[in-house]
Amino acid sequence: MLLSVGILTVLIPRRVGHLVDQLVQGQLDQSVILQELGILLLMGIVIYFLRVGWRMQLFVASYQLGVHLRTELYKRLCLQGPDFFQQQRTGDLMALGTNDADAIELAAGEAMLAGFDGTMTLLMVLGMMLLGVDWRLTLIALLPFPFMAIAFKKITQEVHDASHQALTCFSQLNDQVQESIAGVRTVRALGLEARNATHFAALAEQAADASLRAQRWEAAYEPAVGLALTSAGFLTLSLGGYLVWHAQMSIGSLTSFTMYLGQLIWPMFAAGWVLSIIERGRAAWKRLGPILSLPLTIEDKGTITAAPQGRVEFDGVHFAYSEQAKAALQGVSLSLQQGQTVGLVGPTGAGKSTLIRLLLRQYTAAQGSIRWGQHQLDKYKLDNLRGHISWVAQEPFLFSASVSANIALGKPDATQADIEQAAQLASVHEDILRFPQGYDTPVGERGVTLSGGQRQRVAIARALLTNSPLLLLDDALSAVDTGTQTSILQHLRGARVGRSVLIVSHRLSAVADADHIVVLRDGKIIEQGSHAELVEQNGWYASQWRYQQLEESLDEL
Ligand SMILES: Nc1ncnc2c1ncn2[C@@H]1O[C@H](COP(=O)(O)OP(=O)(O)OP(=O)(O)O)[C@@H](O)[C@H]1O
Repeated sequence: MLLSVGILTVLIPRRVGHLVDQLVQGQLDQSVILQELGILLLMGIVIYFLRVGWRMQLFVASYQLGVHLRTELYKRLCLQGPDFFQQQRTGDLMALGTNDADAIELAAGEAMLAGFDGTMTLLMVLGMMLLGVDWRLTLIALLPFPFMAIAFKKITQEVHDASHQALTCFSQLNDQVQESIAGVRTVRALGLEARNATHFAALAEQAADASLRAQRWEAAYEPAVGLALTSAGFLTLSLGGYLVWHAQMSIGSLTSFTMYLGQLIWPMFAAGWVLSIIERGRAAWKRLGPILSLPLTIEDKGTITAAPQGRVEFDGVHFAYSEQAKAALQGVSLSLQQGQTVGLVGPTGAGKSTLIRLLLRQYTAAQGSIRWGQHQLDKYKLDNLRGHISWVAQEPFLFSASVSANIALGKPDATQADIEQAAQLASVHEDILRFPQGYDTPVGERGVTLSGGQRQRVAIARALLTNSPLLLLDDALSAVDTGTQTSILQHLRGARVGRSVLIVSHRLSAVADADHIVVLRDGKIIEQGSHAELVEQNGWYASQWRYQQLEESLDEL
């Protein structure tokens, strides 16, 4: 289609030139003129339809590219581990999927379209001018264009830099909005609205300045093209007039030539526009490309798809979050027999959550091994491993859906009876029945309409519903009162058939009934044994136990 458009476009001036020459020589009668005009009109109509058809094809492809890029980015983000998200900002990642992907899509659609069209027209028109009309006139007419090319080079570089800056500023703006909205309660509580608004205004100003700078440079394309074309027109008419005057060229040829020069207007203007869109696209790709090719923080090289079962064993595990950071775990060895409940306690920052993160393979231990049954953790396929662990985080995340949907997240085919049974085990059933729409009540974004304790219990119900062989509770009962905690733990004991449970808790009463208790401090195990043994040892556990018992009895007064 592109080729046909190009050929038809350059044929028109040539036909018109012949027509003019025959007219000047008085060789045409009215019927031939009408026939020629009909042919020209037909050529124009064919060009129109070919252009439309070609546009449609290219736009479909560019939209497909946009979908592909967004999907790839989304998939990549889903596979990356916490390390990745610690280094990236949410607003920035969101901007990549919206603004940057749009810029690339535009470069692949509009810019490709106009770029191919313009280049093809330019080459064909130049070929016709050189070979079909007059090479001397062509060379003279082309004299201003090298200057235009030099101007284009400078403008293009500036547009690229300004576009990159504009995209980065937009990302920062996005990030500020995202963070302010997520933390709106804190912002309000601390009376930071005015300060945040000023900061936002400054960022918005910066983004506008960068966009404006890109626009200003883009605007410079037009005068450069205009100047080159006007100069070319002046040179053509001067030399062409001279040649016609000296009978070295026909009026028809000069007419064709000036029509060809007119046909250069579109490719020249398109060049400026295309270059600016391509530079925006390139700047966006420079930001998005590296994120798509960044290696996954956790490689999924495991092949075992059979359900993991048996004892979970940590052996001499060392781990630090970074080379500079102090080790969060130092030579930790512990084992969790199948069906056993192990309590993990210790002061804040001792490494309890880190141990759970290693078990979930969010991070990999630097030294030592972690096995589940016969195999090291990394031998299991990642989704198989995680699919067999139920984890309730310190701060559970609820999605903006109904209570039912949140509980059934890990088991979408669960029946209402299953959901309610899990909610009863998590001691949240009664609370849910009091909600305006019961189990169908929407919980709001991140579960904002629920209390901290209700959120935790919904998350526990979600974990219990999947019936995984390993349950990890990472301080998951911290926001419920001691009475509710006791009843949840009792339900857990009743419902536990062959399921291993690891309970991390600051409240020692949550682990007092565990089969084994491990005390971590500064990444090392300092005490372990049953509750009675630890109380007997009179170490950290015993003193904490006495302190918490005293606190509870004071609370009851
Ligand atoms: N993502 C992280 N990046 C860097 N350091 C971290 C990260 N998460 C935790 N740490 C550090 O690792 C150490 C152990 O943290 P961890 O969260 O495992 O402690 P914890 O025993 O679970 O504490 P808490 O009882 O307060 O939840 C701490 O010194 C903490 O500052």
